[in-house]
Amino acid sequence: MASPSPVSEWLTERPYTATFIAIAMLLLPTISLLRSSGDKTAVPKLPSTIPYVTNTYHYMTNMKTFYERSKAQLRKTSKNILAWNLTPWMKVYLVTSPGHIQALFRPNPAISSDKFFHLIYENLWGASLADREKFLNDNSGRGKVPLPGYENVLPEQRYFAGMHAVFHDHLAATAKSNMLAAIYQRFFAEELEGKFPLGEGVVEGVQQLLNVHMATAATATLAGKGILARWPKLIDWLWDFDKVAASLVWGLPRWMNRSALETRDSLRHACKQYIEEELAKGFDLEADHGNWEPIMGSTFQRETIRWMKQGGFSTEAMGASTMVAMLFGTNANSIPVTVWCLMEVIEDKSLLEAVREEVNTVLETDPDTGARTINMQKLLALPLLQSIYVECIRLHVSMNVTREAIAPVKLGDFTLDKGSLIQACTEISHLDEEVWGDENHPATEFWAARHLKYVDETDENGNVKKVPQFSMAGRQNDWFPYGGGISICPGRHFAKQEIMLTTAIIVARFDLELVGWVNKDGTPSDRPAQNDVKYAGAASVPPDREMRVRFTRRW
Ligand code: HEM
Repeated sequence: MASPSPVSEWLTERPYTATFIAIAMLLLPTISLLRSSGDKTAVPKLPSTIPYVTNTYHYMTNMKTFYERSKAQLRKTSKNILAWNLTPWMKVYLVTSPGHIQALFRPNPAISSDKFFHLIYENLWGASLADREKFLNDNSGRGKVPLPGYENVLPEQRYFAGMHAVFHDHLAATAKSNMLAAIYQRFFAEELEGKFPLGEGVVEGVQQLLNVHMATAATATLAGKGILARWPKLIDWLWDFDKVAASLVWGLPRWMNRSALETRDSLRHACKQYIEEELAKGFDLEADHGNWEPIMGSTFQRETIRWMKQGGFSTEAMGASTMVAMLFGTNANSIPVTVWCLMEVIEDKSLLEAVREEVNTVLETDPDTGARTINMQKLLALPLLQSIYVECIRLHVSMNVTREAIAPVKLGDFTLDKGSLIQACTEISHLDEEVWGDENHPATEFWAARHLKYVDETDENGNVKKVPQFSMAGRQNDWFPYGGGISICPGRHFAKQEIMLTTAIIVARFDLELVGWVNKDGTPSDRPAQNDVKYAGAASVPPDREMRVRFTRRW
């Protein structure tokens, strides 16, 4: 999920509200003093010029500044933890060391990921109260065995566990993810063949290309081709939603965020209408449709909808929470990372050649048709491409993985208050110089070989040579772009396959010539792309510049 924040523009246009906020700013220090006098926590605090205002304002409008200030305070206190208040009633702990972060992901009845789900389900996906109540009333956890104290909850009312089982069995499971990747490979090839005539150079932006064609192939893979035919502008609507999504997370009232909510609601309406129409036409969710069919797409989508129908959810929830969440979750996260992988590879000619050489070793030709495809299992084991994938995710996923302390939580020397939020922030851990830095390659820099080590290999003639091996030894716990524990992203395997496949297919099938960098309005840029800071904290961060490339399809 990703989007720029509209709050500062919004305040300038609304002088009365701005005045109200100014008065609140004057009053809140007094409340703060009253509250802090009773606060015995030893956790260092993130200072706030205006208590309860400055940090919240930065968090909601300028996450980059919030991170910079947090990093400076973490360095000063050397405690790997900070406390601050999102509202006078809501404390947030920001935790950094691998020990703290892994403790968040271990099973612990005092820690829950439900609150963040409720927040997103209501505000981002716009689910109705009747649909939300099913989850709100279920505190029995996502595991097969209910959490202590909830052993008597009826199996059909264990909504979190039911959802988790569908996600696990039909998306996260290796066989299902491999199947999705194979379908995606076919559809993405169709997209490229439709767009690029063989042997003819076509100049196109990398981001533009993937935003249209990777999104179309991934959407068709997961949700079927029917919805793309029914709503030919669906992909544009998804990207419109991407621009406003982060401003929706905290649930500002409609009068404060009208146009963002309208953008969300049109997308929800389109998905809901499609599902209603297809069910009314008689689509049988109980029938065996195989791994993929055009109307409802993958077993992942069909089984999720079937589970919701059995559980009494509305068709709006099926459209809103299943299709929108799934299509947005996959496209808005996997595509920006793939764009970065391609930009890095295309910009460096020797890297491009090295990746092409590597990818050529995993191409397979069908003896009957002559069609060339990529062997997925071999592709996933390529050391250089894996290193590039990890490096692009490390640098371009910016996400606060969030948990709630439903009882006091012991974390190292600290006890975190019941009712607080606990966040692990990728942008702090993934850029830690002590973990990722190299004397010639600081952690902030893209370095394709950062996750390679060279080992001796003896060939059949007994000659020993150094070969690269992918390695994250000692660093796995500092890399958590997909979250962790039982609510870890179930789409992580498919995301990795999509990202590596797309990069590999373009490198293998095209001659790629960098034409130049341009601004969003198409004018020449005097520098290459950087992270678009407006998307900091919103998961995958797209580049703020476009790379124009001459693509010449070779096969
Ligand atoms: C680079 C790509 C992606 C990134 C960085 C990403 C990241 C995340 C993160 C951080 C979470 C929360 C995990 C937690 O709380 O511990 C999450 C949840 C989720 N993701 Fe992803 N994701 C990606 C791709 C995908 C794809 C491709 C899909 C589906 C096809 C997907 C589906 C989901 C779902 C359904 C959840 C909610 C799981 C639950 O609540 O149990 N994600 N993702």
